[in-house]
Amino acid sequence: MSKTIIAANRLPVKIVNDTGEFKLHTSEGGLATGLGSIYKSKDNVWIGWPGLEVEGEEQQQKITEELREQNLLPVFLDKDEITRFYEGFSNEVLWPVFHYYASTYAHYEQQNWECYKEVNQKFCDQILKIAQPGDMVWVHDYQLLLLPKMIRDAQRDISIGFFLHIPFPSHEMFRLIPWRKQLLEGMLGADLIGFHTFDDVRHFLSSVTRVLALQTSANVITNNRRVVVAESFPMGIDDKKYASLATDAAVKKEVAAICKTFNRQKLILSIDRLDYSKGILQRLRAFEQLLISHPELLTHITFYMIVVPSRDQVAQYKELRDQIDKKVGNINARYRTLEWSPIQYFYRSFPIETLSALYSAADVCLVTPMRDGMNLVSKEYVASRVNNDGVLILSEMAGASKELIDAIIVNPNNEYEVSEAMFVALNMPLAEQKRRMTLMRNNVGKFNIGHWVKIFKERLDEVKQMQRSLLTRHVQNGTRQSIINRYRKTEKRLVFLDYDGTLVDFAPSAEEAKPDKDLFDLLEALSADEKNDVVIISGRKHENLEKWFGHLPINLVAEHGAWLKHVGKHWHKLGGMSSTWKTEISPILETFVDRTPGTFIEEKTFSLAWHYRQSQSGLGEMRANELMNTLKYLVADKGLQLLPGNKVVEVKNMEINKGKAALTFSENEDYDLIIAFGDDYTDEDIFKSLPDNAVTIKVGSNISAAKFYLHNPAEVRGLLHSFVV
Ligand SMILES: O=P(O)(O)OC[C@H]1O[C@H](O[C@H]2O[C@H](CO)[C@@H](O)[C@H](O)[C@H]2O)[C@H](O)[C@@H](O)[C@@H]1O
Ligand SMILES: O=c1ccn([C@@H]2O[C@H](COP(=O)(O)OP(=O)(O)O)[C@@H](O)[C@H]2O)c(=O)[nH]1
Ligand SMILES: [Mg+2]
Repeated sequence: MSKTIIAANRLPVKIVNDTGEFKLHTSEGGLATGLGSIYKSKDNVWIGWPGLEVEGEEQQQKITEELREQNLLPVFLDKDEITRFYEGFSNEVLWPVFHYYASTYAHYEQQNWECYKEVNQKFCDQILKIAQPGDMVWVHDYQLLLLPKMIRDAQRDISIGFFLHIPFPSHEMFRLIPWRKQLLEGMLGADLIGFHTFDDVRHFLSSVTRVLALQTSANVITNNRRVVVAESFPMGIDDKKYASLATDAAVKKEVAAICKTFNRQKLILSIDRLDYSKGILQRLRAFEQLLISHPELLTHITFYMIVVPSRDQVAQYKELRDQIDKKVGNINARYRTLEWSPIQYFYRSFPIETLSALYSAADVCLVTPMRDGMNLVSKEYVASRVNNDGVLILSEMAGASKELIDAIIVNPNNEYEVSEAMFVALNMPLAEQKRRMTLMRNNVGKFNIGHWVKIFKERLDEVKQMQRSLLTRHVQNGTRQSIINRYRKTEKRLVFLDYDGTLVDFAPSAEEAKPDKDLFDLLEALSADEKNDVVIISGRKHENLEKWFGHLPINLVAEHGAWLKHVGKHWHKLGGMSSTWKTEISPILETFVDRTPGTFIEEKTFSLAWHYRQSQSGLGEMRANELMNTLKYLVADKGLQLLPGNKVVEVKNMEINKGKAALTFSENEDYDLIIAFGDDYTDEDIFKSLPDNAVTIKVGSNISAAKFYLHNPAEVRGLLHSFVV
């Protein structure tokens, strides 16, 4: 029976030291609720730090036993680990860099990095004690970025999912970290890597291609021959819990008390952990601006601000707390009256019932982080508004702003804009409030925490299936031997060989990717066997193929089928092809060359190819898409087609493709074995044109119509060599 292991820095319970005695408190956190249905059932386990230092083996043993009953397994951290792993590296490198505060708050210390590795290893050791083949491990968040690879290296058949709860920054930020490579490699140990937003996915993919120079195709990364998928899964909340709390009798009583205290004043609410990423000071300034711009609001509104203590051992957090205290004091001192204070400020946490009462009582919820992975408070406010009224002001830097598009979206750096948003919110007509809130409630209801867990797990299963199918289709051991046996038993064979990416690796320029002695020997041996008809079928120019292979008894197909040369005969080109269109298409391609350094046009008899292998990473792909969009309609009118290849976009006549060319060989004779190798999009036409019993082999890991896979040209040559020994 397979099980699920959840690994997160913290356990879903808090241990508190009650004058020497340790007590367990259940956590109300969103993650704990969402994953509750998983870790509490069967043999499943949640592994994490219990949240405080527990000294002495006896005491640790006692706590471990108590936690075991709740399917929890603790990883104990000592003082030094708390300082270096948790505070020093997680919260003084990863947190600031990932929230775009690298230059202000990041401290890169080698010793802290060493400790980060050690603690990730500690988590790994605990997991390996209990993980069995077939199990799933779901790793959470930035404290455990190295863990997926550590588990992977143990080489057990385990599905590994990873989810990052904070933003993934732009490559320009991420690359500042001295240990950036190891961090990415750590994450890539997972099979599925989840983020809150599509922007996070984009940033991650861009770091993967730039820092590690790995190949990606859309959101699929090929890492050490294993495919890894990166995708966005916006995390939701337990919306029903907040809706039902809002109608709970005790909560309603609290709401009534709050309303009575504040009389007929309008209430603006904000709730955050103490953190510089939350924009608390900027928000206070925006609130002050509101009082300056709209003095008529004095005594008619209250800003109810809850700040929950957090990371108070980290110096920057202590400093921030002092600054907030001071700013609140200043504003209150300046504007208060005998009966009224503009800000009610609380530096502590509250039970969920009180939070719910505040969500219900607040006319406006003000969520203005400078950066936030998601921000659950905004969703909790929406879920609590069972009457569909109330206004949410939401920072565009919060992940939630990608979903809650009917909030008043603000740039938190623009304090004037935020203050005006408050004014608009306080005066918003009820009908408009309801229109917006209904739409947001639909979203929060559909994409709730249960949905999040479900789709992440489903997607991880799909990725595993995809990997298995690639693995079982990879030509090795049994498959390899049966292909070789079939080859040996057959008398009349047709062998199609694509050239670039199949027989030779890609090189910066077409001239450099030339055949070597090993390849010539191989082709000579293959074509010397009279049972074989060998065809090199390429997108290259015929002059090029002639120069390299003209002397061999091999059939040659150039320009994807526009030119053919049968053994012992001359080259001939397909009839009825026009190339007059080139005069119109060429200037368009030229503009792309002018705008994109490192790109060039290759002219062939019946086609034009725009190459971008040597352009800046990412820019070439972007321009290629742009080029295809530009030419889309034009080529259709002219009977042309667009062929996206490996770092190349080619424009050619519609009638030409490698599949048609392949048919002219395969149809003519009665072959008892047809075998074809190809790596590119253009080779798919060959695979599709061949009869069912043909052996078709794709080089690489992209989706293909071929039956089998090989990783690279070296493996292709290896198989061909074993045919001719
Ligand atoms: O059909 P193929 O034999 O695979 O040829 C496809 C194209 O190959 C050449 O371009 C590619 O290989 C170059 C050398 O490694 C590389 O620099 C370029 O980026 C690749 O796209 C050739 O220049 C094209 O004409 C062929 O269509
Ligand atoms: O006194 C409090 C105030 C807030 N919260 C919860 O803390 C979470 C904060 O999550 P969010 O995503 O908004 O910010 P984060 O702290 O994860 O950066 C929310 O679920 C709040 O309900 C809490 O448990 N007690
Ligand atoms: Mg190729």
